[in-house]
Amino acid sequence: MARTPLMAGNWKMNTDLDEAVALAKAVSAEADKASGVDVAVCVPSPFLIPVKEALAGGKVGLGAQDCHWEDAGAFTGAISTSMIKSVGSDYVLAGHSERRAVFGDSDADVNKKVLKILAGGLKAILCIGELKEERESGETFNVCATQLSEGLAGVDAAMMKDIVIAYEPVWAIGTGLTATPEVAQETHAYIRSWFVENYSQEVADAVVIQYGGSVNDNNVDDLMACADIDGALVGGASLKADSFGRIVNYVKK
Ligand SMILES: O=C[C@H](O)COP(=O)(O)O
Repeated sequence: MARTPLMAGNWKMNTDLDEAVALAKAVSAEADKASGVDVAVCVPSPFLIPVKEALAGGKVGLGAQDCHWEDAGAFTGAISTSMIKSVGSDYVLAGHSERRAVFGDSDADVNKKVLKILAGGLKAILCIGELKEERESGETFNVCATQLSEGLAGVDAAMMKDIVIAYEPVWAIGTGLTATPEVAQETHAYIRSWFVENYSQEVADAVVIQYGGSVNDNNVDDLMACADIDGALVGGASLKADSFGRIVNYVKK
């Protein structure tokens, strides 16, 4: 089944207002040159509205980097899915490894966020991936299976159309240590097989599974040549319009 790849930039806690608007405009221009690929940027919360305005008329989707699972209330610093939706966003990241490691997001927390994102009419990009020591001890598939089963609890097959999976080996994030295409493909194939077992062949064939971890303009073509890699979640290289533009306009092999 043909899946449309998703190239998503995760700007993390970077850019100021002027930089965010300029980068969004540049990404939009790059995306206009691309075909057969979806593009999105997940931006710092204060810049959701100006970036939305900068993207107007183009085809780049807008995403937030996190959300709370409650609608409203005494949760200082948090933002709700209704807020995110109300400013015209399409996506929300859930379970990014930095949220898990720095802010203590558990799989149960991630699951509550995923369910809230879907209930709010948004698409969830569920991030999963193993630590270096977990890979070294042969736990990669088990870690991914646990993060999938717990993160997707209560998500039925019909809801899967609004889920994107981002496989990001934690040891490859921001380190320059990209997984080789072979290593990435092996885990992506495992993840797709997990969906066959736990959902259906139809769901497995349709689900977009991005790779993330030091994706750049030099390695994107080889990664995208892998059968089960359906795009990328890009950190550092998404902050440079020329690099992210090259990623969006990857060369199909
Ligand atoms: O969300 C993006 C990932 O954390 C990858 O970041 P990176 O491309 O800087 O390694």
